[in-house]
Amino acid sequence: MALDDKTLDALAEHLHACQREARDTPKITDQHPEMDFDDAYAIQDRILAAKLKAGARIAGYKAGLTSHAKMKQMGVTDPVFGFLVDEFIVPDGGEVQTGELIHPKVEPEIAFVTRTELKGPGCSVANVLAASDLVLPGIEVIDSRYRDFKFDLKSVVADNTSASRFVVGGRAVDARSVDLRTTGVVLEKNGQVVALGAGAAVVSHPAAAVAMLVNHLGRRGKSLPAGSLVLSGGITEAVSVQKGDHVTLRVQGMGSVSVRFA
Ligand SMILES: O=C(O)C/C=C/C(=O)C(=O)O
Repeated sequence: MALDDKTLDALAEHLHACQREARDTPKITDQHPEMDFDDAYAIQDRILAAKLKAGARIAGYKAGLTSHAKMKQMGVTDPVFGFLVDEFIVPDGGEVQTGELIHPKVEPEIAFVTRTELKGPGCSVANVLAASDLVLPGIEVIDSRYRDFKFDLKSVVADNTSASRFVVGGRAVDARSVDLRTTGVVLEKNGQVVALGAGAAVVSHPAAAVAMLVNHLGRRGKSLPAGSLVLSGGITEAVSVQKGDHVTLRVQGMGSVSVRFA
């Protein structure tokens, strides 16, 4: 670790305040270029601890920057991992209060619900599929706290990988009954198709992103608990949204999920 506890506390409080107050900030590595990945995840942990202390409960986990489209869009090279809490949940067909966010974007994702605990290292696609109950469509709303979505990997990890809201719904299916690599997704904004792709865009198989998350947790002495919801990462580039927009995600064989920006 390159940063001391006092600096980690201050950076976590700063990013958490930016999220709560919907205000942006320059990326934190501008002031702390020596920050390493252990520091970045320690800052993310501190934000989660503050939320839990304030009464939040964990709603799941997420992988991000798992597709080449997203890596290219954001100018980064590796996936990142974050947490979801109950304040991020939006019901299927529900509303996001756009004024509570800075510059939201939406991403089409495959969500997993696990049945048994998963532990790394060595977690594989087969392990994830064997441990998963269901997969279903999910729209993640990301909202980087960094000005103009300009960040490096360490900064975005500290910022809980831009997590802000998510909605899952449609028709959940058995994770082993579909080939998630060839599962097509169509993202619509205000009735127009704005992005489309297939599951293999996410590190060749969405379950591989979940395995990467599990192996990441394993390196940190943690596991993925049974019954976890996991967003496996945006299949396409993220699409900007504003107040008044209505977004629908259609996933082959799994129906659709939608959200409105009020
Ligand atoms: O693009 C960002 O702001 C970081 C988060 C990315 C994802 O959540 C993703 O690619 O799915």
